[in-house]
Amino acid sequence: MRCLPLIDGGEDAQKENIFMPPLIRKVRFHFPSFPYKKKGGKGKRTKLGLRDAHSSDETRNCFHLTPVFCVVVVFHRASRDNSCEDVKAGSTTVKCYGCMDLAEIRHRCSSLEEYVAYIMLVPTILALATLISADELPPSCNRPVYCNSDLLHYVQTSRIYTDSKTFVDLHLKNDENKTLADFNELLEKTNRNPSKEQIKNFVDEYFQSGNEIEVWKPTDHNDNPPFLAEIRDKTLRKFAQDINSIWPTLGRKVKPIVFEKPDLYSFIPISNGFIIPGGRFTEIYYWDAYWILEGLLICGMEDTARGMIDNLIQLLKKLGHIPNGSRVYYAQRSQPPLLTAMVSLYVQKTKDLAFLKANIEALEYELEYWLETQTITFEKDGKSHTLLRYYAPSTGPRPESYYEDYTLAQQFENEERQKEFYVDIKSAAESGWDFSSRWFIGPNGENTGNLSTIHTTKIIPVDLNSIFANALQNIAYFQGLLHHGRQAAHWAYLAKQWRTTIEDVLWDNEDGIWYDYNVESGEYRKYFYPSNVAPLWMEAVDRKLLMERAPRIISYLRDSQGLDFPGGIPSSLVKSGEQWDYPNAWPPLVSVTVNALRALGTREAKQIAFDIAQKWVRACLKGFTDNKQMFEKYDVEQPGRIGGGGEYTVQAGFGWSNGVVLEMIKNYAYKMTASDSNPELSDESFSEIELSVESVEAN
Ligand SMILES: OC[C@H]1O[C@H](O[C@H]2O[C@H](CO)[C@@H](O)[C@H](O)[C@H]2O)[C@H](O)[C@@H](O)[C@@H]1O
Repeated sequence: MRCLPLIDGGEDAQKENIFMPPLIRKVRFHFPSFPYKKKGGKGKRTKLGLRDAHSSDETRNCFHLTPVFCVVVVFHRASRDNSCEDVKAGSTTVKCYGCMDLAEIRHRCSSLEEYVAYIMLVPTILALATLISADELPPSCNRPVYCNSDLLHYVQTSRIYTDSKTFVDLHLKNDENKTLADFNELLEKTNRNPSKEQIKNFVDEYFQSGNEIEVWKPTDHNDNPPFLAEIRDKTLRKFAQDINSIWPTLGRKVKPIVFEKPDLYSFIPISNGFIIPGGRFTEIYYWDAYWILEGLLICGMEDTARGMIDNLIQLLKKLGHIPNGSRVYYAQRSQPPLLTAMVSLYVQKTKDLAFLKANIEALEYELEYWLETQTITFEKDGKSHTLLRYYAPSTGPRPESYYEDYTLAQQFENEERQKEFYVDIKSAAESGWDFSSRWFIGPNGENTGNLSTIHTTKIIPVDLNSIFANALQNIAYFQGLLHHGRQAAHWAYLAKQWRTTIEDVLWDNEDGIWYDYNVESGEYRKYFYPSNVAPLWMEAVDRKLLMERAPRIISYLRDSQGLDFPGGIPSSLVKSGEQWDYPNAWPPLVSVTVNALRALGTREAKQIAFDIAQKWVRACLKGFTDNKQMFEKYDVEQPGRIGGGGEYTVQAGFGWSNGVVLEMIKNYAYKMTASDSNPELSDESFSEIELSVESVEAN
């Protein structure tokens, strides 16, 4: 359920506004330094140790409102992962209309009686809410077997599986309550000390693997998509064709049994076929979907692309936000909010305005979610600013990496610090960069620590805010396309505000680049990360500024040493052993760098972009030739060598790797080659295309 943000005019205006149709009622966000000091609650100032910053929970406009609204908010938080299912009140089931605010509920209720019946639930909610101590965070999901139980703890710490994700991907053979009760019996019988073998026997008896998804061949897959004909270099044409042929091996569909008995599964059912990343990642992943979608659209798989977006929107409607992936244990965190960017890619390619019209409210809804839950307001240069950060508050270790998080947390002296660590770990997972020195803050602010110094929630990330600025701008544009002038103006205003704040807070005029910002120390994080150029990639910078800044940005990149490696662009220059650090190069980050430079648009920037792209495609081709597989990450030190580090073994497949290679081959179809001495270059039929494209680029 979504709280109603404050509208100018205070509480009375707020009440009147309840009955406005949702498309007319539009959130007008204020970014005040609201002096609300709530005792306890997630993100409270003392807990995070922030001096001048306060979290969106404190600034959240709902707290200006009547207690009823506050209760609604608390209820929303307490059941964030399951708030959209129908609510049972005694013997009556009251329809909950997919995490909506009161205005939307009123709008959808068929009668005033139905609305009143719904609202009558509030006292029950109030009672529930008071039971939830302000200091308590929700569990990772509301399914104890998967997120919060002795069973989970004992199984995961017994290490009966080497990969912690294996257990939480199993499905139950029996009802969850019976499973938990029977496990408690085992605990009692064994004096709470069951042997590894007893635990293994229990899991074998009560759980099963598989049976939730099946291989799905996308109906729009074409072995020979037209774009292949544009590729000048024969080896690259063959490479692109091979990659296109991987899509069907990564296609999956949820089996009907999961829809019938969702309580037995950790998989959250989605109705369309989808492309998985690959390997151990057999779900749909939020940010992976962006680069997968790019690849699908290049291969002409528009129906599959639309199905992927629709699946994400189904998850959004079910949970109130898009989870990290389609598993219950990912429910309390999201990933970089690229949904509107995906819709933009899809609509540009297909001109499918009907799809846009049908989903525009959902897109707005997602942005409101981020605004309501992830903003942080802080002072910089005597001015108050509000931006987004990654923030995934819930209790305990990540269920899919329970052993890893739990073991690390034991080093902390007290429970408070452990709780904080778990939130920072999950917030890093929300960023997609799990894990990286990007989130480490050592005693002197440095990024050279390890996971025990992770403080994700204190860092304002350049990429997140650029993605968000772009999303705001996209929605404004979409609303314009749909002739909703008022909404378009509203989102355009916010977009402008976001871009200005990115300028004020994240642009470092001294170094001529954007940096993440540490809100606690009030300092830039002056380290090389490909995310530093994300404002260019996401077109979150005014064109005029770009031209002015281009030479400095290029100098920064050249001097950074980030461009100096034969196998791609490293995630960082810090060798931390974590997978989003040196020497790993991740396809999405290489794509961000290339597209940032393309957007910068000078001849020099475009040349560097091409060089990086060609180097990358050649590296992936080498890896593919050697291993007959594509991998999630590679090693910058040696082209095509598979990446490593982190907490699980490198995975093959691989959704975004395929998407990024296709994007690059397609963008440079006329001039990229598989090697410097490529005889295919003499292919006469392409000389005309090359000349015309080059002259367009030069201008
Ligand atoms: O199981 C550990 C972590 O695995 C995922 O993260 C990695 O794979 C994802 C899928 O390709 C990708 O989106 C993410 O950027 C990778 O770091 C998962 O997303 C994490 O939440 C999880 O803890």
